[in-house]
Amino acid sequence: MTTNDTSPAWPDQKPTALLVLADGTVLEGFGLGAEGSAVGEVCFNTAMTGYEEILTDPSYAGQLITFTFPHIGNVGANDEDIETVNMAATPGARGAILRASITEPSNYRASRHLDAWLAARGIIGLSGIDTRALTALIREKGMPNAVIAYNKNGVFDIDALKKEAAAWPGLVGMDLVPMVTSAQRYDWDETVWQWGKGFGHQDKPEFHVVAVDYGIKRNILRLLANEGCKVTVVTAKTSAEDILAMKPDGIFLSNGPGDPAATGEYAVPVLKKIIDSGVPTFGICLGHQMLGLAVGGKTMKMHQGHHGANHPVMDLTTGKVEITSMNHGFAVDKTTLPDNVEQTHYSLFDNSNCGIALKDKPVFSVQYHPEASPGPRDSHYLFSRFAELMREHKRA
Ligand SMILES: NC(=O)CC[C@H](N)C(=O)O
Repeated sequence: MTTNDTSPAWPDQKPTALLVLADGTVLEGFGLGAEGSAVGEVCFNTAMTGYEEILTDPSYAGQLITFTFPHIGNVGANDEDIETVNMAATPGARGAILRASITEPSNYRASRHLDAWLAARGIIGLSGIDTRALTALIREKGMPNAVIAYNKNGVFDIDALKKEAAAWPGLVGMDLVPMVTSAQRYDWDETVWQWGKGFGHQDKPEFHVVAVDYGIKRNILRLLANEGCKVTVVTAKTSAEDILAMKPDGIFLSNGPGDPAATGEYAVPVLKKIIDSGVPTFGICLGHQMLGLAVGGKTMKMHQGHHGANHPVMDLTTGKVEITSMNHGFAVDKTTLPDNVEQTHYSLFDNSNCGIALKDKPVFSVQYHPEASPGPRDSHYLFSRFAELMREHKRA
């Protein structure tokens, strides 16, 4: 295998890694990163940049990511683009499935080869896969459960791997938030990265926001800090009473992994009280889905999900289209939303729900990732909308 090889496994090269699908299909390639095996749901991500942010987004816990962009790893990895806050927890994705093997990193910010970076984070990589065929399969049949396995000597018990893939129960009904939420409360004041300056700090906060951590990303916290927030991040199972006792100007509900309906079992009763309190509240992705459940709506599993950085969304409040970053395999079923909730955003790819707002409370949420990281910045305005709601609420 040469470093710029873009072909799937050659017949004369022994595969050192496998992807074994629950239906028994075995895809062979070359191992990268950590040796071992991991089980999860295979999804495809179409973003052309930002593999490090994608791989460290805690919302991907329980998933193996196929990158449709063929050259992953070319710009190496660094310590600044990690999105996971809780480093002690199992990081986001469990596996990375690539077309080409990784070239030597070529970027001034690179501090590590992606191969070594994956190994250090315990993520199993597999290159040499026909990712177009795998993506076509996902589009046709939906996201399969699978085991990714890497052994330097190419020794595998394929029957055992097939059994493990088939036995994994899948993401439906799975609450993965306890795996990724922070172990304790902490404060955040770091602002976004700027060219030549790095990260900054919010020294004169206008608002105090309590963020419920279901698997939060760093760039969400940074954008909140940029809007004038001092953020207190609390663990996923914090009670409404404890949150409201902090007298926050606003409450933020984060993204996160797994099935919203499963997490909703403990989150929904908390969110109902938060909604009733009248404190301005903003939710992203899993936070959006749980808000949907808390107002009486339902969530459903999607066929292939939305994972990428080019998803067009209509903002019905302005009539503008924004290009968004997305990562979700579940969605709020808009037909189940009650009359006091309006749909504010929808996907121009498949009309699925992408945003809601309560008509009688300062509460809103979006299904996509306005913080990007990676992706376009079209949706940063939502953080300003949240700040404006808090400003109005404070004035009143
Ligand atoms: N990014 C997220 O918060 C993902 C939410 C949820 N786990 C889903 O897959 O739909």
